[in-house]
Amino acid sequence: MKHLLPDFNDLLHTDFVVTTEERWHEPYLSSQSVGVVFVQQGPLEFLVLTARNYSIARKHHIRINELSECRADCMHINDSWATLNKKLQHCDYVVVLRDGAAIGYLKTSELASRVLQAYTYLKAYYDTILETTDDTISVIDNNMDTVVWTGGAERLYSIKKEEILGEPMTRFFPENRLDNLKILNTGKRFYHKQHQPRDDLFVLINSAPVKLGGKIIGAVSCEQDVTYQAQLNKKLTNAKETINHLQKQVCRMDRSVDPFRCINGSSEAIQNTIDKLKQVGAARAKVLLLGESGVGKELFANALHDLRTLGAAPFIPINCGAIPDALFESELFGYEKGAFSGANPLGSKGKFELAKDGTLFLDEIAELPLEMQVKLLRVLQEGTFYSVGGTKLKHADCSIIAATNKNLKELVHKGKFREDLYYRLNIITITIPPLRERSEDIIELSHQFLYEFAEKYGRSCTGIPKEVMMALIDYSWPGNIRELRNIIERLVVFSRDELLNFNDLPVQIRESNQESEMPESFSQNELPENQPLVSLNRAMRECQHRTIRKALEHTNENKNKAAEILGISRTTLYNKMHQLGIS
Ligand SMILES: Nc1ncnc2c1ncn2[C@@H]1O[C@H](COP(=O)(O)OP(=O)(O)OP(=O)(O)O)[C@@H](O)[C@H]1O
Repeated sequence: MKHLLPDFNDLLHTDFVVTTEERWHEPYLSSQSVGVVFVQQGPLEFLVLTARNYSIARKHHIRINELSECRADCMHINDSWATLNKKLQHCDYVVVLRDGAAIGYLKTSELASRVLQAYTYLKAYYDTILETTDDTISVIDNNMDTVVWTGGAERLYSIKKEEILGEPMTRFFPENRLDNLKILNTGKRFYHKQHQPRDDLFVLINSAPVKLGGKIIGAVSCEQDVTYQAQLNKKLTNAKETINHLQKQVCRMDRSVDPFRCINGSSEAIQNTIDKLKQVGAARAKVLLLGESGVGKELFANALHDLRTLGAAPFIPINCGAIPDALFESELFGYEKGAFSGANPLGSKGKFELAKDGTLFLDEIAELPLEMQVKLLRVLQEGTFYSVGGTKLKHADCSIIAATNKNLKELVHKGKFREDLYYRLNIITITIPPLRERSEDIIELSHQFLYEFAEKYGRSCTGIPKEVMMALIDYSWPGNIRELRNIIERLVVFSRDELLNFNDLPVQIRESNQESEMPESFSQNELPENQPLVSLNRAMRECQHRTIRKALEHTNENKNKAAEILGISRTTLYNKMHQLGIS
C-alpha cells in the first residue's frame, strides 16, 4: 500500500561487490551488472566506489582514498526504520547485512523519495478523511496546541479552524473542562464518557493519548453531541415527577382509592393483617403495631391514617428513640416564647398540636425514657397537656398509633416500660409478620422494587434471574422489607447489560443460597414426598428460629446457657441468631 513505508527488501540493490583494500583494483568489476564497489576497511566500515570511478581509478592508477566518493554505513536487514533514519543522517549508502554478510545496499536518495511518496499518499487520505467526516474530532499536541479541528467541531463549538488551529485549546475552553489535557498528563484513554464542555452542551466523548516511542505526544478526542437527548431526558424526568405528584394528589382526593394500595404482598399473612386494620379503621381506638425492624410498621400506620382521615388531616411521625431526652417534652408538647434559651423566640408547636385531627405516630415507643412515659400517659388519660413554659391547657385531638420492634411485655417485667402505659397503648395490637414467614411476598416485592429502581436509575432490567430469586427466597431477612428494598436497589445500580447479577448480592445472601442447596441434617432420601426443597429449608429455618427463641426465653436471654442447652458454641449461636434475624 502506497501510503505505508516500503519494505527494505523492496528497496534493496544487489549490483554490488564487496572487496578489500589490497584487492580493490582486481579486474573483476568490468561487468555491466556491478553498480557499486564497497571496499571493506573494518568489520562494519566501508568506502564507496561507483563503477565509473572505479574504472577511472584503475586506468590512471589513482589511490583509493583519492577517488572514494564517501563512506557507507551498514545495518541488519531486521533493523527498524528508526535505526535506518539515524544512519541516513551522515551517508548516501547503507550496506545491508544478514548474519554478518552483505546482501545488498540502500541508497539514501531513493529512500527519501519513497518516504516522501508514502507521506504524500498518507496526507492525502488523512486530509480527505478529516474533511469528509461529520464527527467532532480534535487533536492537541503536547504543548496543548490544536493540530486537528474538523468541520463537525467547527459546527458544534462555533469556532472556525482558522481561529483555533495552532492555538492553545485553553484559549477557547476552561482548563477544568478539557479532558484532552488530563489525558496528556495521565495517558488514560476513555470511551463513551459523558462530558459537559460548556454549560449548554452535553457530549459523549472517546479520548486517547497519541504515543510515539513510549512518549505521549498529543491527545485525540472524538465527541458526539447528545445535548438534545440530555434535554429530552430531563424533560421526561420532570414530566414523570409531575405525573407521580399528580397521581398522588388524585389518589388522596379519590375516596375510592384503597389506602392500603402501597402495601404490596398477597400472602395470607399480610392480607389478614390488612383486613384486621381495615376493621379497626372506623373505630378511632389507639393501635399498637408490633413487628421486627423494617417490616412496614410506619407504612401500615400511614395507611390506617389515610383510611381514617381520607388523607385530609396530618400524619405526624415521631421517632421516640432518636430525640435527646432533654428535648422530648418540647418536641411532643411544644413550647411558649422565651421558654428556654436557644429556642425559637416565637415559640413552637409540638407534635400533638401539629397532629390535630390527624394521627400522631409514636415510632420506637419502647425507647421512650421513663420520665417521658409518665407525661405521655397523663396526656393519653386526660386528653390534655401544657406546652413547655405554658399555662394554657391544650387538647390532644389526634389518634395515636404506636409501634415497636421490642417485646413490650418483657420490658414491663424488667421495669423498663411502665405497665399502666402499656395497657393504655395495648388496646388493639396488631403484629406485622416478618418477611421470612411469607416467602411468597418476596417474589412480588422484589419485582415491585425492581420496577421502581429500574425507572429511577434509567435501566431497563425487566426480570430477576432464577439463581438471584432463589437466593432471595432462601435468605432469612433480619432487616425485612427495608433490607430487601436496599438489596434490589444495589442489584439495579450494579446491573450490567440490563441484567441483575448473582455476584452483586451481599455475601450473606449468596452463602445462604449455597447452604440451602443441601441442608446438613437432611439427605435427599429423607425429603417428604411432593415437598419442594425450598419449603423444606424454610421449615428448617422456622424450626431453628422457634427453638433458639425458646432456649433464650428459658434462660432469660442468657446466651451462654442457651448455647449449652442447644448443644452449640456461643459463636455458632450468635451466627445463627444473626442469620435468622433474632435480635
Ligand atoms: N408491604 C410493603 N410493600 C411495599 N413496601 C414496603 C412494604 N412494607 C415495607 N415496605 C417498605 O420497607 C421500608 C421499611 O418500612 P417501614 O419504615 O414502614 O418499616 P418499620 O417496620 O416502620 O421499620 P422500623 O422498625 O425500622 O421503624 C420502607 O421503604 C417501606 O416503604
